[in-house]
Amino acid sequence: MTTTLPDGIDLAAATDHAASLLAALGIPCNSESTTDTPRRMAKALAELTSGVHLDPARHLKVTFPPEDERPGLIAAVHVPFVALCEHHVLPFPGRATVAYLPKPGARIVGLSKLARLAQEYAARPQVQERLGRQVVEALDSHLDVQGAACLIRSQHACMTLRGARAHDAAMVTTHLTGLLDTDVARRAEILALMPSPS
Ligand SMILES: Nc1nc2c(ncn2[C@@H]2O[C@H](COP(=O)(O)OP(=O)(O)OP(=O)(O)O)[C@@H](O)[C@H]2O)c(=O)[nH]1
Ligand SMILES: [Zn+2]
Repeated sequence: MTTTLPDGIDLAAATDHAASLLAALGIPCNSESTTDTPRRMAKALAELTSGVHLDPARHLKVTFPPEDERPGLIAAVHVPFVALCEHHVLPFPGRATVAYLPKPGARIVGLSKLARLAQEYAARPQVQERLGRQVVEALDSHLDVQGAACLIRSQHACMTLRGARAHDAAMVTTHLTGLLDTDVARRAEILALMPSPS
């Protein structure tokens, strides 16, 4: 399957560097099935970091009038994402809850945009804390909200598959703003939506 890579990516140079990295690690790439491995590796990394070249908040530009004057909490729960840990360049796949509480009468966005927002911020070299913060900052600054939230549960390969080898350990982070942070009932409502272990 062909993948369109963003402008500004030099796949040929990335392929050469991937070949050098594998060679320096003593990993041969001279069999029929591995000769193309450096190019595949470069392409896969480019795909997993494609969000570097995008502005995820653009997904919040198309808005609709609400059905109800006070729609209450709107949330996309269990949104799957894959990010690359910026320390080790290893994946941390996970699930996110992306939510906002519109002001009365405020315009809202399509549900899929909440998923796209999180997935595109994830498609960068990341740390989980920054990912959650970027999502809530985008919601806060582009929508008319009383509060925003991003709850993330993720398993970091750098901690589960190597290093500490804490196999089933997960990282859980919460980013809450406005009433979702300060109002006791709203806070309980949103925290109940933390993604559960898959
Ligand atoms: N807070 C936070 N830490 C992360 C995240 N991703 C990776 N890390 C941690 O970043 C740290 C990097 O620490 P270093 O000591 O430089 O790396 P290291 O020698 O490979 O450490 P070990 O993983 O303990 O073997 C590790 O503790 C990782 O678990 C993240 O999203 N958030
Ligand atoms: Zn890491």
